[in-house]
Amino acid sequence: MNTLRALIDTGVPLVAVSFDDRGGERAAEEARAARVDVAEIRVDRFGDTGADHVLRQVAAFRGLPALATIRSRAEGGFWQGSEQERLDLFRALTPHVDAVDVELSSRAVLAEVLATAREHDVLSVVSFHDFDRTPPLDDLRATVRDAREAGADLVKISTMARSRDDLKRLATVLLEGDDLIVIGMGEVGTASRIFFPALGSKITYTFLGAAPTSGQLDFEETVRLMRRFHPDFGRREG
Ligand SMILES: O=C1C[C@@](O)(C(=O)O)C[C@@H](O)[C@@H]1O
Repeated sequence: MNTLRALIDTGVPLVAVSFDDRGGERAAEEARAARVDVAEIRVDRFGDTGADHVLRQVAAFRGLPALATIRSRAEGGFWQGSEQERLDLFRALTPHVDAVDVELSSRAVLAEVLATAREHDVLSVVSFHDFDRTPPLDDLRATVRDAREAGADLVKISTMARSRDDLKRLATVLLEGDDLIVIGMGEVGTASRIFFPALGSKITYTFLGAAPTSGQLDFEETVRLMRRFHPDFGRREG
């Protein structure tokens, strides 16, 4: 059984930490010592995206559930190669991770990435990001529907929250569905990183050391607040 799927099925929200390839074995060791729930491997942030190098980095995180992300530039990532190269990398990586994250907008590769994930019992996260704004509710609903129709195990919505109304729209989509990860980015969105898990959002993203993306709290503070506000999370930690 896929480790990450089993963890998600417990219903307790998980804390993910994102990594590039700068820390190598040392970062992986730190992640294991800190007992992070999920290591998000941001392959698009790697200095070297050759398959051998990428697989070595993934192997360093053995023992931790790994989520591989190769974020497109269209959705705020740093991937420089072609879509065919991205697909080839997803195919090489998928057998070695617990989950993959691919954008709904990556239509040229989406179906193949999801088929490869299914073939290897790997969880699929189909994501949508908007770094400028939070779209209207009906657009968010359509995104969730389209991602489900594409075959997502989990649908992730991460948008810039600039007002209470933005947060309310994000909370509304979250309450309407299951198997969602919903994040409000930016200063106004920070509260969502702790409180949306209470409404069912499956994973919250954080960082160890490296600079955060918009509005993230660091790992230690996230864990402290998760223990404070999510009794199950605290109990699971022993
Ligand atoms: O999409 C997400 C969410 C995120 O952008 C955040 O704001 O927490 C961090 C990314 O690493 C991850 O892939």
